[in-house]
Amino acid sequence: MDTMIGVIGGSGLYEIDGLEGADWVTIETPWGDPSDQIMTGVLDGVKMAFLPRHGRGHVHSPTTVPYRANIHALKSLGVTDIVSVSACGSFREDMAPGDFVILDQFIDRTVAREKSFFGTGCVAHVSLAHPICERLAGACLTAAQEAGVTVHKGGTYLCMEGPQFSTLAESKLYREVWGCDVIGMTNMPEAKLAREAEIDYASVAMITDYDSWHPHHGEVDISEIIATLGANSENARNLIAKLPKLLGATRDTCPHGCDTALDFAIMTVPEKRDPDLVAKLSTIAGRVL
Ligand SMILES: CSC[C@H]1O[C@H](OP(=O)(O)O)[C@H](O)[C@@H]1O
Ligand SMILES: Nc1ncnc2[nH]cnc12
Repeated sequence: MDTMIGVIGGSGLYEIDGLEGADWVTIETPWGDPSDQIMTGVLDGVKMAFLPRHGRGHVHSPTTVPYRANIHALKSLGVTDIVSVSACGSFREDMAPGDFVILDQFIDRTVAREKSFFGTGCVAHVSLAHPICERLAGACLTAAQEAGVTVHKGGTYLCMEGPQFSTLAESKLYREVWGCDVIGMTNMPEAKLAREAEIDYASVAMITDYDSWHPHHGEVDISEIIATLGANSENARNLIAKLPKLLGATRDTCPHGCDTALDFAIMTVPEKRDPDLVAKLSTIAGRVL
């Protein structure tokens, strides 16, 4: 099968360069419009798609990012592997602003988002014990090392609803009691939806700040984040440029089952399925419906 790498760019990363035949394409989905047009092209012989999560000009808040439309749009283009890039606060002294963390776990504290393509009339339950594709995360780690970035392997991302930053009590809870490593506002439900869409997903956290817990750094503010975003996004671009050679133009089925997640997931018996929902699901779940 052909590889197609989908990059979802977070705060500070609204476009990438160097794609051959670069073209911004408009995709319509049954879940509404994606955050923006998607840039498609080829890098080192590998098909690529780039979507700015908040839209060019940073239009969508973490709550109003159209997560389902975004994942559907990438799936409809043939994306097999999603690399998410996100600005994050750090809960660890040794994960400093400017460092990257290749995530391996999430805690979802969001409360105001649509989190599934499925629902009444077609119920499905996918496994999410390991939300990150190990193979893809490994490629991101190598790409970051090759790009000369200080990178940490593994980390748990607390996804908060936002848009306000955490209170000091929340920051301490997530760090001291829950043992989280980084905090952001967008990787959930993105990772859940990618799993439902059977797309391998990995996430690169670009540290911008120490949230609010650090006794010597005071509370997080947006000017501190923006000051770090420029250098981070340059490093992210360099990381992305290394990925096609590491992943290759063709791929095998994911050995950990990321791209066969729907094999036994659908619970609703065929005769009870809602035909309208089944039609909406054809791009995401047509393989098993
Ligand atoms: C710019 S600070 C808060 C904002 O940045 C992160 O966005 P993303 O994950 O898309 O890089 C964070 O989640 C918030 O949305
Ligand atoms: N401290 C923080 N909390 C939530 N999202 C963030 N994005 C960047 N820094 C953040």
